[in-house]
Amino acid sequence: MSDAPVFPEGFLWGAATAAHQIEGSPLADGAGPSIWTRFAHTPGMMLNGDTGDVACDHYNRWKGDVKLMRELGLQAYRFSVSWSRILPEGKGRVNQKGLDFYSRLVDELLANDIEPLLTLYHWDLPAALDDRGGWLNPDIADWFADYGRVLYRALDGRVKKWVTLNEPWVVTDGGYLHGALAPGHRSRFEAPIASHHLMRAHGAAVKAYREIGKHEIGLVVNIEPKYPASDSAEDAAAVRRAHAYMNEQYLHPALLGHYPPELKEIFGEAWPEWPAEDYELIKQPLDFVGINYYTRSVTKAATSYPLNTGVVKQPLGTYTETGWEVFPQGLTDLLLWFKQTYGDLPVYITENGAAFFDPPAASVDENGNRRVRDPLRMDYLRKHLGAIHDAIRAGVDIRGYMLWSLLDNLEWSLGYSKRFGMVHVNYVTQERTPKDSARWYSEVIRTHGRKL
Ligand SMILES: N#[N+]C[C@@H]1[C@@H](O)[C@H](O)[C@@H](O)[C@@H]2O[C@H]12
Repeated sequence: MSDAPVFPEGFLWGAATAAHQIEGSPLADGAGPSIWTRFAHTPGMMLNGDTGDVACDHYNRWKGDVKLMRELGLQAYRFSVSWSRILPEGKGRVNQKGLDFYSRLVDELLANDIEPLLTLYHWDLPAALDDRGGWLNPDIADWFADYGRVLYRALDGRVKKWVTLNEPWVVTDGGYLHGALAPGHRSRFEAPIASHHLMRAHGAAVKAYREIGKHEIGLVVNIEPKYPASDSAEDAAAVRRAHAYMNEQYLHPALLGHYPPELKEIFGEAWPEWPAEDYELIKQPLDFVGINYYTRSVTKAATSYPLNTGVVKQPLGTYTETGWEVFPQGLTDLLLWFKQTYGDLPVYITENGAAFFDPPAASVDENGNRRVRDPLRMDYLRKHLGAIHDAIRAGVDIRGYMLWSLLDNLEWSLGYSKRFGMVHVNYVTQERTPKDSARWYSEVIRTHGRKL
């Protein structure tokens, strides 16, 4: 019997992107600014002063990009909608041209047998709502649900897999606690409030979907296994704090209806007591959870704000351009933890990938086609698909894999310095060149994972 991996029938092979990272033209056709439009034009916030003003120019090149997805054999495409293209003021008036862009994109995907997975929120909050407090204003749950309703009514049926939020942990840790991401706040009092309001908004959007939609909706989280640096009690406690803060802070309320107790320990006086009805709103039944996996953390007790933990670099480890250790076993461990903790809810790997230095697309192959050799990325992807297969064999209900990312793109405040794409983008000419990893992934899809 072949020992080639066997992925479940119907396992969905795709790739992922996000609006602000690839579209460009942030203010075209009546769109309103987002917090990332503002953040990128605030001096000093973005590496090299990069902005999302052009990005991959996907707003104009979307048809060619769908053609490229078809050529690569993608079965699904996870993308996000820019809230302020749809509602330029964040609420109220609908910008039909913005809605038309996404409607055309969805139709083109379907015409090419590619299933759309739509993320409502991938970090680009309308600036007009930030002016009203943004994720610090409790009213945002209603604003977000109303935004979802506009899209549900316009696209549900053509879109059958919806995601409310992408990585709420990054939104709050980066945007409200440490300030490295938009809107650039640095407050241990704001972070828990933003977190909670994100989850209330998630619950309200799911509830709204159940009134309008007829298909599936879920939540996407970035989670990362924490391993103790030693067998000391201090490191074990540090792991407990880090795990609760990153891995349980959103999944617990969404799936279990309460926060892990460590959060009050971590935030102390800055941790509010929330009313019981909030937890009822947040804990709406989901059809799936999306897990974004990149790396692990070997964790120790340390003096840090606010976790008092530190990450121990592994001397024999392999690291990506973003300084993340390549550790595929962590994905298997994490998926087994998810099943053990939350049960048999279906899971999609909604992001997995790596930034490595890719040589410029200067070389050509024997047929004269431009070629980008990216062996490290291929090795990363192959090993992580193997780790997913191990989890599937151990009984985890994994329904699909969305490679991050389809295209090299704007890596938020790191600008264009990190390339995650399986397709190289020349940001001057906007030429797309499938890397070796894209060619390899096409074969993986064609053989349904048997040829890893
Ligand atoms: N960094 N990094 C790559 C990738 C980022 O580009 C995505 O927007 C996020 O959803 C998630 O953080 C992962």
